[in-house]
Amino acid sequence: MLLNEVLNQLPNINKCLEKGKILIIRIDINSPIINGKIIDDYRIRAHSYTLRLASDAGARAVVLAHQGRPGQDDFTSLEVHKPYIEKYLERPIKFVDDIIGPEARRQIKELKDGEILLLENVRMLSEEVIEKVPEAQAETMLVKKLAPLADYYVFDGFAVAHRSQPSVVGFPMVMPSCMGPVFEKELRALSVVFEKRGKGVVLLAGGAKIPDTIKAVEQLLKNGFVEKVAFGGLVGFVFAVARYGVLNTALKQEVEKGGYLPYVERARQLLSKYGEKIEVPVDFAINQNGRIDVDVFSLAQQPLDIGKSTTMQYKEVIDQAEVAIFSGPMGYIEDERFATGTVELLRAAAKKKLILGGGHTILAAEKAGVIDKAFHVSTGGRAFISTIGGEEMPAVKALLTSAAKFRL
Ligand SMILES: Nc1ncnc2c1ncn2[C@@H]1O[C@H](COP(=O)(O)OP(=O)(O)O)[C@@H](O)[C@H]1O
Ligand SMILES: O=C(OP(=O)(O)O)[C@H](O)COP(=O)(O)O
Repeated sequence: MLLNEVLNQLPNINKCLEKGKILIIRIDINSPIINGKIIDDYRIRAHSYTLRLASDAGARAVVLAHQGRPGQDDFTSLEVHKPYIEKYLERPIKFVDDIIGPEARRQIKELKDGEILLLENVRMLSEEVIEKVPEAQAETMLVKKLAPLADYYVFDGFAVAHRSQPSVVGFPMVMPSCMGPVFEKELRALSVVFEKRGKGVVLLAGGAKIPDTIKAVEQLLKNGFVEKVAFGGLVGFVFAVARYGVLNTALKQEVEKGGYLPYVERARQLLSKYGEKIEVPVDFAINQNGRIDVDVFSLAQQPLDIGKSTTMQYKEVIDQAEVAIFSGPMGYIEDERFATGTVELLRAAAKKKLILGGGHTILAAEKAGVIDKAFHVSTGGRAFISTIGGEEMPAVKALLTSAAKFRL
């Protein structure tokens, strides 16, 4: 279904904003975190607007969100996010270190009009990270315990719309649901990109989420929605191994370390099918008492950025384009020395119609000073490129089912 049609069929937040009603609002405030500290709060700022709408209408908001993935360094409590939300809302909110237990449920029942209750990181529930069809997610403890306490479900977490997880697709099956303003704005921006049908569109694909990125790129190339893809970041390692063979042990080790060797074969297939449309790094930067650049065949340690020659090559690709989509940084942007490739390419892309998305990509764009020059800053990274690629988002599908079932 076309995005415009989707937008026409889904109720927007105004249908759910009623004084005294309890709303479960799923947002995505997953943010770059170092040593427990949030280093970019763009997503929190964006979703604070949604929470303000609910609070101003006198609704009682129960907020569901995640941070990181279990086992990763940035998997933290959402207590860290609370002061940021309060800063943007200019009012206090409540936080409970519980999700579905008696304390969380007691606090939900005691909410007063206009109050906002942030629940603990929903991925602390093991069932949340298992993807299943919406009907199965409606049977999870999360949905069974919380849905009976609320009147409406609001889905606003565009960045997590590509996950068929309980907090995303479970609630719409059992209660009237609507889309939040961040999600709606993203869908509107996506329909503009769709109109280009790939003409003059290049994608700069980096970052650490290899499976999601490869899956999205497969779709984008298959459906002709991009003319070129230039790879960097960890996904760039996979494509470099695929293009140049496995002679280079440092690169192969990096890919192996993350368990991504099976993706080398998928990268090879893409290269053999769409070789002329795919750009792969020819050099990388490493840390040897500072940044030095080495060509791909001389690499003997972990690469931390794309090298200067690659950056030049990718700039030429951007120069030929009309629209540049940036998803995932080219290197280890948390260290200034290795943010160069990403920053330079973002600046080149900002001369075009730049669309960027993803928590770390937004952070890099802020470093590069191009946030205000972008045509669209998406709160979502892979969710954005997957949708452009033509994939139907599980969140969209679940909301459509809900709209047909509950007719708000
Ligand atoms: N060459 C590299 N070495 C180490 N880390 C890298 C490299 N390239 C990218 N990264 C890391 O990838 C992470 C961002 O990836 P990802 O979460 O996919 O991006 P986004 O949040 O923009 O979607 C950052 O922490 C960044 O440091
Ligand atoms: O940051 C996110 O996605 P992104 O890195 O593609 O922008 C979302 O919060 C989804 O997180 P996930 O990829 O751990 O499911």
